[in-house]
Amino acid sequence: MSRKKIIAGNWKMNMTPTEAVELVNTLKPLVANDDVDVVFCVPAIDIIPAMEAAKGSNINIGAENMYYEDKGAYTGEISPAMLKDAGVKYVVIGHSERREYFAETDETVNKKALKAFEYGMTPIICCGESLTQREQGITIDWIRQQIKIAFLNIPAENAAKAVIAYEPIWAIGTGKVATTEQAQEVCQSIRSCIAEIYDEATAQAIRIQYGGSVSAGSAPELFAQPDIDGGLVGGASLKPEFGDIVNYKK
Ligand SMILES: O=C[C@H](O)COP(=O)(O)O
Repeated sequence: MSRKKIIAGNWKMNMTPTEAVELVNTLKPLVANDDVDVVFCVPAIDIIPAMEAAKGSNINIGAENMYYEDKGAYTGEISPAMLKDAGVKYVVIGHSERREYFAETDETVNKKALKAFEYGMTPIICCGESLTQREQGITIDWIRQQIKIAFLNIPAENAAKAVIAYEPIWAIGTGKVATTEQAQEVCQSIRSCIAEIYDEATAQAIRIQYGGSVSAGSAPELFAQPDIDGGLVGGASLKPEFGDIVNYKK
């Protein structure tokens, strides 16, 4: 089955609203490629100006996080309804930085993923092992557990539309990209896990990204792997290099 690639930038805590507009305007012509779904996941305050700046282009503006309740006394949080009303279609859930610095767990990831689907948005569900876990030889077990909990109570028709981002924590922002074999091995095991939870059709439909120091140099080989359907890109998504990553085939 051929799946459309999805290449998403995760801006993290970078870019003021003014800078966001400038960056979207700079990248707009560089990321034009209708063969790929292009998503810029931006800080909440940048969503509306970035959306305006991206009008008429192939860029989808996404969010980096959201809360799992509909509304209420949760000072500082962003609700799914707020994102939906702003026109957001993709939301990153459970990035390792959210897990490390903001106490997110597999359970909150599951709650957020369920909520994203309830509001018609596509979650980009992150998973990944630490260097210690890789050295202990428990990478696949760890990732399978993260996936099984993230997808609890999510029906197959929604799971098929989800995006999973495999991001080894040791490869994030370190310049140490996983080898193509390491990335493919884990992405393949994620697809097998989805097949076990659901069925082969769901496993073949779901899109799995690799993330962790993706660059214009590493993208072509990574994205040519049978179970890697694109990337979640941090640092390089803030630069014109992102255009080369999106156009990795040219
Ligand atoms: O969400 C993106 C990842 O954390 C990867 O970041 P990076 O490309 O800067 O390593």
